[in-house]
Amino acid sequence: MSDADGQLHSGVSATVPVALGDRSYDIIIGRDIVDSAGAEIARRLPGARIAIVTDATVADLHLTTLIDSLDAAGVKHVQIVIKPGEGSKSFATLESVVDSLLEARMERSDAVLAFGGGVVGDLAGFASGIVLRGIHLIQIPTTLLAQVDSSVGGKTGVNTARGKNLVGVFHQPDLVLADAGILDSLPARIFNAGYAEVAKYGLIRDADFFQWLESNWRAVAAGWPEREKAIAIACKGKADIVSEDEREQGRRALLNLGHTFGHALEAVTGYSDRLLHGEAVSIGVVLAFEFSFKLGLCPLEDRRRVEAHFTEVGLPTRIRDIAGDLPDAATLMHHIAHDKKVSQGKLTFILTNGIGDAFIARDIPGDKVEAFLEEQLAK
Ligand SMILES: NC(=O)c1ccc[n+]([C@@H]2O[C@H](COP(=O)([O-])OP(=O)(O)OC[C@H]3O[C@@H](n4cnc5c(N)ncnc54)[C@H](O)[C@@H]3O)[C@@H](O)[C@H]2O)c1
Ligand SMILES: O=C(O)C(=O)C[C@@H](O)[C@H](O)[C@H](O)COP(=O)(O)O
Ligand SMILES: [Zn+2]
Repeated sequence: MSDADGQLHSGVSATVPVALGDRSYDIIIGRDIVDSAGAEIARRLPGARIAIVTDATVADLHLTTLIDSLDAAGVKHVQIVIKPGEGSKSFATLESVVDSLLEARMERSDAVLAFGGGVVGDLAGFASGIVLRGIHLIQIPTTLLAQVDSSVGGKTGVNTARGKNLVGVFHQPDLVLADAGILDSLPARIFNAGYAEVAKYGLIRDADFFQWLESNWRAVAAGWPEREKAIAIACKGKADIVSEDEREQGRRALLNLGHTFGHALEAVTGYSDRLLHGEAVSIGVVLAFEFSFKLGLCPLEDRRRVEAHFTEVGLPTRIRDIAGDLPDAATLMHHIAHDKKVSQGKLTFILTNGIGDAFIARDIPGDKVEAFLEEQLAK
């Protein structure tokens, strides 16, 4: 990171700014970033106490490194450890985290440090946005998904029985530290789930990036320098969109490519290990390409390329890839009707004219979507 002269240490490979006026912040990407996080935090938030929120798996693997770094920099801290998994993105865990923050007597000048995947980031981010009506937030994402997506942009929240992320606040972090090396301890399934969100940026508006991923995904997975490059490109893609449309009044909805179908699939599989968010996105993206193809919008060749790439990487691409029974199309439609992009009762979908050319389609007829889902469920 930076020393007193503002010189970057060798572990940093890229700094991506998120331009949001007085709420602007940096995403610092590199290696061994957790080891020097304490000094960076002390420099940016002098005197702040830190409440680390993490899950039990990340705590076992990496918490000592973070704590050593905070101690070395003289940063005072407490820790709150939650149960791993999507089930923790709940009102019950939120209440317990908020209570722990109050018990620790956190002040407005203090910070929550979300140290984990997207579950920890969304939950701890929400808690930091509502405790004392908002305290500082630092994101140290430890999954690929969290490094390229959930730690950036300020969407926080929890799931409810009625739908995914239906309760939350926009609350931007002060700093994001993405340590590419920490991803080495991820099981392949979880790494891959995050990869779907990486590829999403190429599919939305950067065909060259998708093409680069088709040739370089193995190096990204192996942890070669291509990994930092992919993280930086994805973060830059998200930062640009968030800077333009922080609260999803328009263009930010593009980041929801694959999510309208994906969130419904997560709901009907009970927000569980049966289907990880990134896996739901992978299937949802392929469905969005298929649906766009059927509407005469997207060339067959592009639809095939997307499915072939996700399959090669090891991601599920079809509804039939989900283990166990699924409900009918009408039940999936019921969840789709709760999507946050529904406006005046009309469905909004992110469709595509091809790789790198996604667009927001308003007023998609529900019966067309339901017929499409019936066909997909029958396959
Ligand atoms: N806020 C946003 O903009 C946004 C964007 C995308 C996704 N999300 C949300 O993110 C969540 C999914 O995040 P996720 O895929 O990171 O899941 P996750 O947070 O559940 O992490 C997946 C698993 O990996 C483990 N883990 C984390 N880091 C590890 C490491 N370095 N080594 C070994 N194990 C590690 C965790 O303990 C957990 O069991 C979903 O709830 C999704 O809705 C939010
Ligand atoms: O940051 C965004 O905007 C996104 O849509 C990113 C998505 O990958 C992410 O899953 C997000 O949490 C979905 O948001 P939601 O508003 O559809 O719940
Ligand atoms: Zn997502």
